[in-house]
Amino acid sequence: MTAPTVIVTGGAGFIGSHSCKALARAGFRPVAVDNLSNGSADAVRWGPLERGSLEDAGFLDAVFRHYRPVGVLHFAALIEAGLSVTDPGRFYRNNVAGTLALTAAMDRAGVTALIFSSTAAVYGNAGCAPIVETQPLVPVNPYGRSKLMVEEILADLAATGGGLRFTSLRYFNASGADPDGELGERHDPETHLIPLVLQTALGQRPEIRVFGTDYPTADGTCVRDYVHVSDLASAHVLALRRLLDGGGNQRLNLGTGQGFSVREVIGAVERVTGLPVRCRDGDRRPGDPAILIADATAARRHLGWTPAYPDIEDHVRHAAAWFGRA
Ligand SMILES: NC(=O)c1ccc[n+]([C@@H]2O[C@H](COP(=O)([O-])OP(=O)(O)OC[C@H]3O[C@@H](n4cnc5c(N)ncnc54)[C@H](O)[C@@H]3O)[C@@H](O)[C@H]2O)c1
Ligand SMILES: O=c1ccn([C@@H]2O[C@H](COP(=O)(O)OP(=O)(O)O[C@H]3O[C@H](CO)[C@H](O)[C@H](O)[C@H]3O)[C@@H](O)[C@H]2O)c(=O)[nH]1
Repeated sequence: MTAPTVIVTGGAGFIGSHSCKALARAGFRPVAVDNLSNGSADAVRWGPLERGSLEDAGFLDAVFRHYRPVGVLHFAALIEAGLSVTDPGRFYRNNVAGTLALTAAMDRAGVTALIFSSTAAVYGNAGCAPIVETQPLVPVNPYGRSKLMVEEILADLAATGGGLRFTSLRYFNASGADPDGELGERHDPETHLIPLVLQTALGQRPEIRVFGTDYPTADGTCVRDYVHVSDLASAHVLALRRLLDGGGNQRLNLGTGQGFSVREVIGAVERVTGLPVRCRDGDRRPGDPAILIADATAARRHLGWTPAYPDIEDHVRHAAAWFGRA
């Protein structure tokens, strides 16, 4: 029997490439659809790469016609919150209009199962922790709003009864790297904390700036819930299987339920690498909530998902192995 094909938009990116590996291991054939605006062709190793943009309807139709997928994992998006403030039009075109083009192509091809990459950014400055899915959705930048808009659009499309079924997975802070060392994080420019701290420890950057030391947290720095990229990938396989088995529409948090401050992350990097990290205390970064920690009880219950790598030192170890070699 041939493996069922799954379209993975953004399959050349960080989380998408890890998810292609997880899909292949689970018996699916992943087809990465990526315009390589922020991805790497050599991260696509578990199936073909179809290079093109979501906005290109002819391209998408040809891909769906050729591969006849059973479902779609939709990672492709612009992801830098800061850039979304200075160029919101580009974010809405890419993330919202791009998704509408994708769902239209799915509709034309008769493909109904969609797993969407949402984010904790849909909660904005959440007043409490841990965050449950029913918390108010008040994103504070165009990036978060673009993701919330897509969540609402998917719910509206599904409500027509036209066939679309979706799971929106709200990831907290994706981190780590493939434990086998085959894949890792390669954003350019890199804005995420763990890779920046590691690159500092490894002498690839002069210092790490701590964005704010006066937050209402134990050590004054922001607290985040770091979820391992391979755990995100396995959640996607579980969510896809659930939809293919006839499961209903859902919006689920993905996080470990544990929070680590910026200083704790720096400490973990120093412990794991045995190298000192040069830090400089700086001002708050606009739009950063003090604390974001997930309540992922619903993902546990509905998907049977349990993070295999809850320990932040594993995230750092896997990412360090990747950056030591990348
Ligand atoms: N990294 C995180 O911490 C995090 C947290 C929450 C949510 N997310 C979401 O997860 C998804 C994946 O994030 P990532 O960190 O892997 O990002 P990434 O930039 O590594 O991957 C995104 C991929 O999508 C591609 N892409 C972008 N726009 C496209 C388009 N219009 N057509 C075709 N390809 C396009 C890029 O080339 C890139 O390879 C994104 O939707 C992001 O918003 C990420
Ligand atoms: O050089 C740096 C970089 C980051 N930070 C701090 O480290 C924490 C984590 O920052 P990241 O940039 O790594 O991640 P964010 O929490 O800003 O955002 C990530 O998680 C969000 C959801 O929680 C969104 O999905 C977003 O796309 C994704 O990048 C923040 O408090 C930030 O202020 C620093 O102190 N110095």
